[in-house]
Amino acid sequence: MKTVAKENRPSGLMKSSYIRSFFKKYLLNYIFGIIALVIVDVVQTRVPIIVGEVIDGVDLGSFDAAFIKSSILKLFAIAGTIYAGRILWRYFIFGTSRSIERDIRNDMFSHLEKMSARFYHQHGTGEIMAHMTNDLEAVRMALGPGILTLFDVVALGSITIYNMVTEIDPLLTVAAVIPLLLIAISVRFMGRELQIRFTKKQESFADLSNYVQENLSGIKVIKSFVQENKSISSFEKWNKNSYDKNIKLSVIQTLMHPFMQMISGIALAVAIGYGGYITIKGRITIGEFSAFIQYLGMLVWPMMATGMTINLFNTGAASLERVERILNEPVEIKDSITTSALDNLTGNIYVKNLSYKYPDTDKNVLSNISFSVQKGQTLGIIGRTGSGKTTLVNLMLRIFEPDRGTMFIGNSDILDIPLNVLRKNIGYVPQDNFLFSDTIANNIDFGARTGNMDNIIEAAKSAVVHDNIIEFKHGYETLVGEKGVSVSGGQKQRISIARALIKNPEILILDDSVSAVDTDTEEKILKHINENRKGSTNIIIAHRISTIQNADVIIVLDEGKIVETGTHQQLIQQAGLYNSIYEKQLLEKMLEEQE
Ligand SMILES: Nc1ncnc2c1ncn2[C@@H]1O[C@H](COP(=O)(O)OP(=O)(O)OP(=O)(O)O)[C@@H](O)[C@H]1O
Repeated sequence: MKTVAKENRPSGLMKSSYIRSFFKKYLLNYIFGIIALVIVDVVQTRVPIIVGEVIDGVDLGSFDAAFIKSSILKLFAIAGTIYAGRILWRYFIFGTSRSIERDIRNDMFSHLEKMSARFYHQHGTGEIMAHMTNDLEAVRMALGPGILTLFDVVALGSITIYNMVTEIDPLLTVAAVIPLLLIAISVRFMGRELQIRFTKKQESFADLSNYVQENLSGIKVIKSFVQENKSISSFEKWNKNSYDKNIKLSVIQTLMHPFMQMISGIALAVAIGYGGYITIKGRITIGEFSAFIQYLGMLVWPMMATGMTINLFNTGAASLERVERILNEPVEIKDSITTSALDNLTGNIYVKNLSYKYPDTDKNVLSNISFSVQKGQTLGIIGRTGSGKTTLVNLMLRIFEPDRGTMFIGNSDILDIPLNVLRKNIGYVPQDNFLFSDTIANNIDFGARTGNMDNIIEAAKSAVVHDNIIEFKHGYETLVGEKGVSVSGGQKQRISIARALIKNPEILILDDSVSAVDTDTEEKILKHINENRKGSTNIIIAHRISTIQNADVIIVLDEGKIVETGTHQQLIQQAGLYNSIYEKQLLEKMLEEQE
C-alpha cells in the first residue's frame, strides 16, 4: 500500500500525498486527456467566428459558392475534431478516474484485511461499506469530472474571452462578463457550506448502512422476537435523518441553479443592449455581434463549471479524508522487528503469568494464567460462561495481543513468531463459525487450499459430516452460506472442524465446537482426532465434561483465573468446581434417560 498523508484536510484534495502518487502514476493519461480537451475547446471557439463571417457575407453581399463551400468544410472539420477529441478526453480523464477508484478500493480492501478485531468493534460493517462505495464515488467524481471541468473552465473560458476581446470588442466583453463573475464568486462561497452539508449527508448514509447491515444479519432474531415493527420504525428514523441531510444539501444546490440562470440572463441583456448599440453605431458588424452572443452562451458553462469544479473538489476531499482515515488506521497486530525466521512450529505451549484486559476496559478478564502443554498432548479447558476461555485462545492466535513474555510456542515468544506461520500452524474452529457463500468442498479446503477431493473427503469423514454432505443433491458441490442451502448448526460446526483438520495443523483449537452435535457424534469426532493427530497438540474448550474428559491436562477457569488443573480423575478427586460441574451433568443425563 502507498503512504497516506496524515495531514490531509478536506480543503485540499491535492494536498494529499496519497492522491498525488496516483497523479504521478497516471500523469501521461491526464496529459493526453487535457491536450484533447484543449484542442476541442480551441476548435469549438472558432464556430462563432465562422457563423459571424457567414452572417456578414449575407449582410454585405460578398456571399458566393466558394465562400459557402469553405465555411461548410471548416464546420465539418471542426465537428470531426470535436467528436474525436471528446472520445479521447473521456477515455483518458474519466477512464483514469475509474482506474484510480479501483486502485484505492484495492488498497482499502487489503488494508481492511490487516485490521484487528478492535477496529471492527469500533467501525460497523455498514460504515465501512459506505466508505468503499459512496465516498470512493465522490473521490472519483473529483478526479474525473472535477479535473475535466477544471481544465475546461480555464481553457474554454480564456480562449472565449480572448476571442471576444481580440476579435470583437474589449469594452463589450468587460460589460458582459462582469455579471458572469458573480456566478463564480457566489458558488465559491456556497461551496464551503455545501461541503459541510455533503459530509453530514455521507455520515448519515454510513449510519443508515450500519443499521441495515446489522438488521439483515440479525433478521432471524428480529422475527423470532416479533420486533419487525420496532425495527421498521427505527429504520424510518435513520432513513429520515439521511433524507433530511440530503434535502439540506439539495436546498443549496437548488438555490444555486436558478441563480446562475438569472445571472446569465442579466449578462445576455447587457450584451444585447450595449452590443446592439455599438452595432448600430457601426463599431462592430452584425456578424461580430452574433458571434459575441454565441461566445457569451459559451462562457456561461465555464462560469457555472467553476462552481461545480470547486464543489466536486470539496466533496471529493471530504470523502477522501474519510477514506484516508481508514487507510491511516495503524495495523496493530503485525510481525515485530524481533520476529524470527521460523517456518514451522512445534506444538509445545507454555503460558506464564498471563493477564489480559481488553482495550478500553479496566478489568482483567484473565489473571495470572500459567500452564504448559507438551507436543502431542490434548489440553481441555472448561469453565463457566464468560470465564475467559475464548479470550485465552484468541490471544494464542494473536487476534488480540498478549504481553511479551507470557505466551510461548516451541521456544519462541508468540510475539516473535511470524503471524502467518503462527496462524498456518494453528487449526482454529471458532465458536461462531462462519461458512462462505461457496461450495462445501471449497469451504472445507478454504485454508489448506489442497485442491484435492480425496483430502477434502477424508477431512469431512474425520469430522463425521461426510454422510450428511453426500445426502445433499449436489454433494460436495452444494452451495452454502448466504446464497446457498441452509445447513444445520451441527453440520456447520462439523464442516468448520473439517476445515481445520484438513490443514493437519500442529495445534488444533476447538472452541466449543461440538456443542451442537449429539454425544455419539461427538465421541466419533474426538476418537478420530485422537487417532489421527498423534504427535500434534489439541486444545479443546467445552462446557460438557464428556468432551474433555480424556484430555491429558484439563484446566478449569473461573472469573479469569485457573482454579484447578489436572486429569479428569485428579479433578474429580479434588471435589472442587470441576467435580460439581461433573456431578450436575451426570444428574442431568440420568434425568434425561429416565424421561
Ligand atoms: N472484545 C471484547 N471487548 C471487551 N470485553 C470482552 C471482549 N470479548 C470478550 N469480553 C469479555 O471478556 C470476558 C471473557 O469472555 P470470553 O468470551 O473469553 O469467555 P468464555 O469463557 O469463552 O465464555 P463462553 O463460555 O460464554 O464462550 C467476558 O466478560 C466478556 O464480556
